[in-house]
Amino acid sequence: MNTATIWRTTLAQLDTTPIDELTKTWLQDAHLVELSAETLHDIAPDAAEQGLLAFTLQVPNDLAGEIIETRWQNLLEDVLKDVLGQPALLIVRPPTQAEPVAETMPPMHEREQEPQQAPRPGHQARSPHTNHNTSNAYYDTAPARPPTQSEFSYSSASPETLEDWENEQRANMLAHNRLNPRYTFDAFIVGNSNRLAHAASLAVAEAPGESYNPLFLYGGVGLGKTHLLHAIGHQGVQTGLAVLYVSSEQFTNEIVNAIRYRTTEEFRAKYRSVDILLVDDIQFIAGKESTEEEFFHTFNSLYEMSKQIVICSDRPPKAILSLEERLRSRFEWGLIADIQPPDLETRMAILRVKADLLHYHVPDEIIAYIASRVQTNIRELEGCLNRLMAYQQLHRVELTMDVARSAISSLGTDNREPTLNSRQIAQAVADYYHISLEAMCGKQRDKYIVTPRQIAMYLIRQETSTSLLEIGQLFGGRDHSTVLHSCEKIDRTINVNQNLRREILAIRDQLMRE
Ligand SMILES: Nc1ncnc2c1ncn2[C@@H]1O[C@H](COP(=O)(O)OP(=O)(O)OP(=O)(O)O)[C@@H](O)[C@H]1O
Repeated sequence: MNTATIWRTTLAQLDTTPIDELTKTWLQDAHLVELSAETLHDIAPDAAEQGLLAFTLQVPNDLAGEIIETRWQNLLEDVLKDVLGQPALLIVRPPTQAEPVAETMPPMHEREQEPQQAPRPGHQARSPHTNHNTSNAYYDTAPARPPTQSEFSYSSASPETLEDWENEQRANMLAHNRLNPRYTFDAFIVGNSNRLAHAASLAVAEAPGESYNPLFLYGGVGLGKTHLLHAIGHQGVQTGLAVLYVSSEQFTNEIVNAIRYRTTEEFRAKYRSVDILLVDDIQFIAGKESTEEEFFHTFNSLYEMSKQIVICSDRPPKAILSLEERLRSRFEWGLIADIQPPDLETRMAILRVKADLLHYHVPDEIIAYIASRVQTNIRELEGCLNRLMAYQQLHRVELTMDVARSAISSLGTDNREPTLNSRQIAQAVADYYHISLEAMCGKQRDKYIVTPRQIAMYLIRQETSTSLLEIGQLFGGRDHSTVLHSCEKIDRTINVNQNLRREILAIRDQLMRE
């Protein structure tokens, strides 16, 4: 493998690591250069015995060098080790440091007595395998080379100090908080079934950390828990607070990665710097020891700083079996509010709002008809409306009660046996786009495969109760955040792209006929 391939493979593996986006961009622009055997021997005389491979990583600017060296070097060496199958030593080299000139220098062990230049502030010398202290002094003596074009373009867009970078991380967290723009308080219909949960969420959004902490919301599938969580988040963002929305699956993955790549410091720093932490589906952390442990400490730190924590679950804390007692009792410290299935009136109000948002005129009697057929799950209620719209548009008929009846009865309702499964949907999408199911569920990243794959994920999410994790598994072991991203992307795109909307309607229609 040449160094370009090694680096490309390494970058591909970084997708699942906790490295922040800006650093990833720097790494995309970095170049890996293998160190000559002589140079390596000078730096680490026993390298050959250890089977150590060594590289310099030329990074685009000094701050990138500082951050990558102090925060991510261990992780990069670990990933390189995975890629190469043998231990790797990485020397991070910003533009102000030049190529190693070991051949012209005395061996390291002879130079150890020489006075070394003081390291730059924040430049902690470290080394899992050898003495990096020496390597820094080593480069600092060498002349600087002029920056390349990409370094020039980077320096204007990049933060200049570590503090700038940390502020940027916080700003990034605000910008990429994954809040669904449709899930606001304004779009949430209040009825008897969710009044307490709504009021508590509003109170928390208006005075985070002050009224109910933690706020624990629970209720059945598709009843609006996530919607309320996001609504709190939106309000926090509007007042300039750092909001982090995370599913417990995502939290678990992050902690697993942090342990694996020895980046628990970064993990903690991230979670402890938020003003509002929103955690969805907490029931999934039960029984996962390290995750529970880390969540316990995160919880305590935020709580002590009076930062707001909001947690959702499909059941109350007491019913989450195998949850550690100390967590359960903490979840009960604040307010626990349940959400019940909506009554007929609320279901009708929800349908009316959703139809208006779609600019779809639905007569009241049809709204009442759908609301009476779908009684528990609001996601299903929305699905029914969407499918009715698809049916009507595809058949090009006027929306009458008879049409609604035949559309809904051909779809079935809450009481039916589930007729569609993930595989059927995936197959229908693959057939529609004339690609193979294997390719769509595989690793290929060509656009003609990626878009159908995202559509399939979106439809499975809409039409079945398959979890993000399960959908990810169906599509080649992708993680839940990739699935979520895909669903959100399609959700956004169909609002602006008529063609895509039509294609999805056609696939739905095909599925209904099956
Ligand atoms: N009261 C409501 N008003 C308007 N829309 C609602 C309401 N409750 C739920 N919805 C809508 O129903 C859909 C499902 O809601 P949401 O995803 O919040 O449910 P959930 O309780 O988190 O479900 P799950 O347990 O499956 O994650 C969303 O599109 C949401 O906007």
